[in-house]
Amino acid sequence: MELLKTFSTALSPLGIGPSAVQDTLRWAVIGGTVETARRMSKSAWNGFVDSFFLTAHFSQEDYPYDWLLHWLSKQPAWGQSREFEITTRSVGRSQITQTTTGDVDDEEEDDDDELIHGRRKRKVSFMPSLGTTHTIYYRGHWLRITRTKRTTAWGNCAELSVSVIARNNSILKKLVLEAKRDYEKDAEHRVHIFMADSYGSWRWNGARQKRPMSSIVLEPGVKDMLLADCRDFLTSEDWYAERGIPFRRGYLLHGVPGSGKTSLIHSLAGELGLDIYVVSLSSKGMSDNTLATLMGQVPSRCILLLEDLDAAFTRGVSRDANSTGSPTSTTTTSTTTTPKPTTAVESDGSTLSLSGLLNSLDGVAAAEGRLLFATTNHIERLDPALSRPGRMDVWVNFTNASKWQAEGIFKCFFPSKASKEREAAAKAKADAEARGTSEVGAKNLPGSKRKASAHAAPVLDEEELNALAKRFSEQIPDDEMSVASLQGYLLKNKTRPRECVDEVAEWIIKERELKAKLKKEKEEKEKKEKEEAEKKEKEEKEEKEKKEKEEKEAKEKEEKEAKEKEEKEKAEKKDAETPKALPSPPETPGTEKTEPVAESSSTPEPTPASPAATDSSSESASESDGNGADADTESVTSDEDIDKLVDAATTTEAVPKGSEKWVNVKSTQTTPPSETAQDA
Ligand SMILES: Nc1ncnc2c1ncn2[C@@H]1O[C@H](COP(=O)(O)OP(=O)(O)OP(=O)(O)O)[C@@H](O)[C@H]1O
Repeated sequence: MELLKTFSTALSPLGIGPSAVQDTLRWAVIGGTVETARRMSKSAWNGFVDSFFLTAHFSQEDYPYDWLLHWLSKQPAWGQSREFEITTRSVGRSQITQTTTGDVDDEEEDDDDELIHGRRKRKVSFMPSLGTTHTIYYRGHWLRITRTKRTTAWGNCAELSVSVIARNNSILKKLVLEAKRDYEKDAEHRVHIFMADSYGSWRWNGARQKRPMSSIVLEPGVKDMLLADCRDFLTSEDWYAERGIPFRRGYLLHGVPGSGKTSLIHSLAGELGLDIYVVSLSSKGMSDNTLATLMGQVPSRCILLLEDLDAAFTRGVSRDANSTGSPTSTTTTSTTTTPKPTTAVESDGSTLSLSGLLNSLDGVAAAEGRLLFATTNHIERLDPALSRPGRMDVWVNFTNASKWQAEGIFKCFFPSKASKEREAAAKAKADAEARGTSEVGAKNLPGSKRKASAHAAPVLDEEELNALAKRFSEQIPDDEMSVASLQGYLLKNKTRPRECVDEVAEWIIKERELKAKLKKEKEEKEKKEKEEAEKKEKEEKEEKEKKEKEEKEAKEKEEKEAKEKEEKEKAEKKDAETPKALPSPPETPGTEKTEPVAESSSTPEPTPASPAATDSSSESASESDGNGADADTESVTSDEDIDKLVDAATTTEAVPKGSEKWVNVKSTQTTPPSETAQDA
């Protein structure tokens, strides 16, 4: 109280009375108490939740998240959220999940397929906000569901957490299973595609509408053979196990571009209800290690697709450089190409090698039960080890369109009255099935909201369609146009079936001209590139030769200098070691041979100073010679030289006048100074 009084007195000059201060303090105390109570109750609640609730987390990166979100989208409580975000990205992994509390344009549902300025109208939806918690009653339990977001290395990742008060987790298991069943029922019309990334993970790449097998036009029997083979394989696990054969099957689809290889695989996946896992071997960062990791993660029942198999090995990786890998037969099963014994290219695992690929495909870690499909436009570039039976059991050759295929693709494009009726019956059936499921689920079923085709193609009767298709195919040359190019032409004329047939001959001429032009341009480009490459190569060669020549010259010069230096040193050394001698004079023809000094009485006797004189003469001789090497090899031939040498030899001891120069020289040469001294 005393303190309060003092405080009030201190504030009174500011016009603040004691009662105001008391009020303020009272409110501060009340506020603090309330906040403390709030915090305590919150932590108590969290403690209670932690100890009594079971909580399951579902990450956006994995399937169960989609299942649950799909299930939630059908729960009325989820739709009654009072805090939501408006999004156009409400479509889930399968593109069927409407993770919404409702669609903004529900009332305008009929306009869904309308295009505005060529773009499809975007669907706007409500979705419960992040961080909000919803309570949903499910099978006698209250579920608390919260949507959150967390940041990962790949970016933001949404998460769902479901908490429930229960003794064990069976209620959560039931929930997940129900959500899965529900989801798969609605997703059965789609094929999921997963792409390999360079980090060794599979990334979901979208879900495509199933493509009916009837839309793929291949020579009779090919589709049926493939479908039957795949079905047979998928049901023969025990048969393979009994015989100890790895439960794997490979299909090699090879042939010209645009002939339906990829389309057929997608169609088969839809028909068999399998997902597709695609690996692009030529992609950047693909290595033995990455591939091995990827193969270890492939689920047991799926289609593993290696696209453009040859492209991976244009980088020069091959077990056998001479291999052609040419098939012995086409459009056949179980070919008998035998691989040559080859040596695997060693790899440190940081690049992709053929042996690495082979190990990944049928090594220990490789998945069982998968259907391996590989496509290539250049079968001749494949190594036989890659395409041998056991790895590629079934080979199918795809060619350019035959007349039969042209007729088939024409019929696929233009509807007849009968096919329209069949379509309507199928639609009615799908709608009836959809009504059998929950109301909300029916809305999400593919096809249930589909409208009649917007383009106004005339409906032909069966007879006319057949006649047009026949006329069309007769004008198509066999094995010249790809099916993809025929499809392109038909697409351009999708509302004009009759005109399309009338104009096809003209189109073929144009196509041929275009092809010829492209071919010419390609050839010219290749020629130019070749010339440039040759020129560059020549320049590089010249440059290299020049460099080599310069290096050689420099080396020779160096060697010569070194040799000269060595010889000089040698000569100097020799001069220093050997007793100095003067070269003997040349014997001039007609000149009388001079007698040795020792035998001549007129020659003065050598004095004790002779050694000095000899030394001196040696020095002089060396000096006069210029260099040691020359001194060793050259002989003194002229009188002048001899004079010089004699002068040098007798610097201190004068040669008596009148005596022969030769005498002195001879005496120095023949009689060593020591001997001369002894004699003396
Ligand atoms: N036999 C076919 N039947 C039906 N459509 C086909 C056929 N061949 C090609 N098409 C059509 O042509 C397009 C290209 O086909 P696809 O991609 O399957 O060919 P591809 O052989 O895999 O070509 P690439 O070797 O270049 O990958 C697709 O839109 C497909 O609908």
